[in-house]
Parts: sequence; structure tokens; C-alpha cells
Amino acid sequence: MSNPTATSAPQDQSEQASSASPRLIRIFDTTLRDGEQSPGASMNLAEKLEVAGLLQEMGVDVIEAGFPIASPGDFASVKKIAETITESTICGLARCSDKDIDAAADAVAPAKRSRIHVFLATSAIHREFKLRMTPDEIVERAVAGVKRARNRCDDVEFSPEDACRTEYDFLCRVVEAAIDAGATTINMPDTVGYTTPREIYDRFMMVRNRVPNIDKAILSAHCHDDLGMAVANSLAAVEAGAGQVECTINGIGERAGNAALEEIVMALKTRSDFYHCNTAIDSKRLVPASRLLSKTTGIQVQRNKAIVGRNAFAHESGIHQDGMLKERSTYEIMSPEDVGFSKTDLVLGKHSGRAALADRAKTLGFSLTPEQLVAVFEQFKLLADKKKEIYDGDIIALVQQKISGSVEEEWTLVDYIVKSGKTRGPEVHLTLKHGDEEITEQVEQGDGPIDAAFYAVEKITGIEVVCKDFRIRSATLGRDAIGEVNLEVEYKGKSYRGVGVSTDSVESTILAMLNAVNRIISEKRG
Ligand SMILES: CC(=O)SCCNC(=O)CCNC(=O)[C@H](O)C(C)(C)COP(=O)(O)OP(=O)(O)OC[C@H]1O[C@@H](n2cnc3c(N)ncnc32)[C@H](O)[C@@H]1OP(=O)(O)O
Ligand SMILES: CC(C)C(=O)C(=O)O
Ligand SMILES: [Mg+2]
Repeated sequence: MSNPTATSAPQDQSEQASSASPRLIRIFDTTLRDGEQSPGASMNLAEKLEVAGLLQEMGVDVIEAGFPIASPGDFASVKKIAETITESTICGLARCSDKDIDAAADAVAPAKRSRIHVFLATSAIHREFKLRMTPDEIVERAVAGVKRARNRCDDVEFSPEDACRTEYDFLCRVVEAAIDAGATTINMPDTVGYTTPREIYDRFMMVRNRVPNIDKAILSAHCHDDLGMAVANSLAAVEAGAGQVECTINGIGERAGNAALEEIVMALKTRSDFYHCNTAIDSKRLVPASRLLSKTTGIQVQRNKAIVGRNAFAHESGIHQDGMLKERSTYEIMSPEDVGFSKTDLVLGKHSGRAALADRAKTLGFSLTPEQLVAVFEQFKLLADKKKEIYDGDIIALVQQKISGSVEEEWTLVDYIVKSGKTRGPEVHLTLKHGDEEITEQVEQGDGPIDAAFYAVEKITGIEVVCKDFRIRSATLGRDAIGEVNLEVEYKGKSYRGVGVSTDSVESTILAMLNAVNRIISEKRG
């Protein structure tokens, strides 16, 4: 069974690779079949049609629309997709059994381009324990299945299930027989996600070198993610000459899932210098497709999921943000627009630095002086220690406090303790700083903790005011949102403003009050 003409260099059987033109890798999407085998991922007909429509728009070469014998609903949806989708090949799965193959053939018949995918396990474990068949019976059954499918459709894919745990000699025997029987694509699945990149590379090369009629079929990889290597294994198969990769949106699928389509596509695109391959996929549709599938199945992707996760193009650390602002390629190997995100996200948080803060403030319409930036940054870090994420509303509040509230800080807040309850009056223990001196007062009066905080500030600073207006608003959403206090006080017939922001509304009040007091003092001094 050796092939004397085979070379050891990877080459696609469908389109000869040349150093000048990249090799086209066919994308076979099985979201609607293997993906749907994911517990909790069942979709109804309308949902499947919507997903199939997006897959077509995206440029998927083959859509495996379902397993028609599985249920009348599966049959109906494969048929409807076959009637509706015109650009992609529509494929139906079948066991090597007459009724499966006939159902698949009937379901895909209306398609402009159709494929029947027959499979039969070949590994010793599956032969012995699941199918209870001898190797000869397997070959005979595979050949009969492929022939029956080929009688109904010109495009027949055969999968020796569990190929990656099948003995080399037997795998070659089955593959050769299936191609002789009319299979045009040979898919060698890693059904249980067991193989490794180097091993699958060797297996694909071995089949290409030893199966004499291998040039009559396209080789395909179908990898599962049980050990987290589905994408790496698929790409290793491509390196070994596979011309088709089977994958799913978001990597959904049986158990730990299949190779993620978006990762395969972007790896081939981003590293075209290495793989010298491309696909027909419009990568800008990857994020919309991911979102549609999550919405349809209710299965969300994790934030740090490659390509389509919310954090895939988000940077929080100051050093990275600074690099990104100077030159994007310092920390990004792909552009977010290329996969369908609107832009890079420089998330402001406790790891951010001045460069990102200044940039965000500028985007929000504030041009900060170096001194203002230092002051806002100090407040920002204090806030970031309290809050998980800092939103634009938080930044606006902080900047406004520093810009509009900017006044020499005669009195500053050191600390406060508030006690209050339904059955007891408020009690505020407040410490303020004046020059080098720290002054503490305990106040037990007022209609509530905010009123008591007012009294405490008045008592320590000796400045008694009449409150004319007091507004508190949440600067952002969420339980940890910062509260912004804006107040207007009257002192000796004149009005003064005060602004304070904090995640604690009592602290916002004290800061706003101190801001007003400092204005009064500053005006007194002229
Ligand atoms: C690796 C994969 O992803 S393979 C695809 C897996 N997907 C699914 O199974 C989803 C849809 N499946 C179903 O709805 C059902 O399993 C059906 C309708 C296909 C079959 O249901 P049932 O007839 O009740 O059989 P059941 O599922 O219990 O067992 C599978 C039978 O198929 C046989 N079988 C498994 N693979 C093949 C094959 N490729 N060719 C022929 N027979 C096969 C098994 O040996 C078993 O036969 P047995 O009943 O004689 O022991
Ligand atoms: C049906 C086959 C291709 C399969 O899904 C697998 O082996 O994982
Ligand atoms: Mg599978």
C-alpha cells in the first residue's frame, strides 16, 4: 500500500499548493449537527435557518445541517435548509445503514449543491465493543454505505470514526476502499479529542504517503477539544495537507466541543506567512455569528475566549495601554474590526496608567493639564481599588470634580465612620486635616447620616452654611456605581457650589461639603 510518487512535503489533494498562491482550505461547519449534540444546544427550525443563513453569508463552504434519520424534526430542518441555502453545500450525516443514507439523500436533495456524509467507526475499541464487527465486516459495510450514497449524490464524504485511535494499516485499508467506492472527501476525525498536533500530522502524512488513490479525495480534519487541542490538531492536519477543516461556531459540540471555526479562520489568516493557506470566510462576520449562536442556544462564550470573547481585544494594564496608544501592533496581532468588533477596548481599571486615563478623558471631551491629570489619576486609583470596572460615567464624574471643583484644598478628608439604623439616630465620627493638624469630631444629630455629616463638617471647620440645593446621582450603573453629589450652599448671603464623588454617598457628601467650604475660604482670602 505504499505510494512511491508521494512526496513528504505537505500538499493539498484538491488544489496543488504553490509558493506563489496560498492553498484554499475548505471550511465545513458542523454547528447545526455536531454543535447541536452539545447538551443544551438544541435549536428549532427557525433558529437553524437563521444560523444557516449567517453561515452562508460568512462564506462557509459546507454546512452540515443535521443528521436526518435522528428525528422527523432533524429531517425537516435539513430539507428546509437545503431548499433555502444556495451558496454553500448542504450536507446530511448518515450511519452506514440504508435507512440513514436514504433519509440523508432525501433531505439534501433540494440543495443546489449537496453532500452525504457517511461514517463508520474503525478503531479496535469501537469495532469490538460498540459495533461488534470484524475488520472485514467494517470494510464491507463502509464500501456498501459509500456506494449507496454515491448512487444518490456525487459528493460523498466518508469518516472512519475514531480514526485517530485506529491502527495505521487498517485505517489505510478502509480509506483506500472508501475512495474506490466513490468517496470524494475523506474525513479522519479525532472523535474523542485524544490526539496531539505532532501525532495527527504524522497520521495525515502517513495516509497521504501510503494510500495509493488518496489524490482522488480531499483530506479533512474533524477534531474534538477534550484535551483543549482541537484547533492546534486541526492546524497540524492542515500542515500535513488536509484541504478541509470541520469546525463549529464558538467551538460548541459533543462534550468539550469541536474546533472553533473563528479560531481556525483567524489562525490561517493571521499566520498566512506560516501556513500559506486561506479560506473563503469573511472574518468580519465572526463576532456576529458568535453572538447569534450564543443568543440562540443560551450558551455564552467566556470573556477570554479567543477571537470572539469580550476580552479578546480589551486591554486593562497601563503598560499595554500605553504601548497600544503609541503603536497598536505592540500588543495586538489582529485588528478587532477584522473579526467584527467595532474597536479595541482600553478598559480602565486598577492596572491602568496615566496614558490611558488621559486618552479616555480626551475622548470624553476633557483636555487635562498635567496637574489635573495627576490629581484625577490619584482619585482614579483610589476608586479603582474599590470598583471592578471604571465606566465613562465614573471618569466624567472624577474629572468634573477635579476641574469644576478645583480650588485650593485648605481642608481635606482623612477618615469617617458612620453609624445609623432604624431604631437609633445617626452618628458620624469625622477626621479632617488642616495643614499638618488632624481634627476629629463626633456628631450625634441630624435627620440621617448625610445630615449628620453636614453638621460634622460645619463643627470642625467652623463654617456654618445653609443648604440651598442638594443633588445626588449615580454616575454609572451597578451596585458599585459612584454617587456624585452636587450641592449649593449659602454663606453670608452668597452662594457656593460643591462637588464630591465616591462609591459611598456619605463620603460624596463630605467631599462636596469640603469643596464648598474650601471655596468659601479661598474667596475670603481673595
Ligand atoms: C461521533 C458522532 O458524533 S456520531 C453522531 C452522533 N449523533 C447522534 O447519535 C445523534 C442522533 N442519534 C439518534 O437520534 C439516535 O442515536 C439514532 C436515531 C441515530 C439511532 O437510534 P437507535 O436506533 O435507537 O440506536 P442507538 O442510538 O441506541 O444505538 C446506535 C446503534 O447504531 C449503531 N451504529 C453506530 N454507528 C454506526 C454506524 N456508523 N453505522 C452503522 N451503525 C452504527 C450502533 O452499533 C447501535 O446499533 P445496535 O442498536 O445494533 O447496537
Ligand atoms: C460523525 C463524525 C465525523 C464525528 O462527529 C466524530 O467522529 O467526531
Ligand atoms: Mg464529532
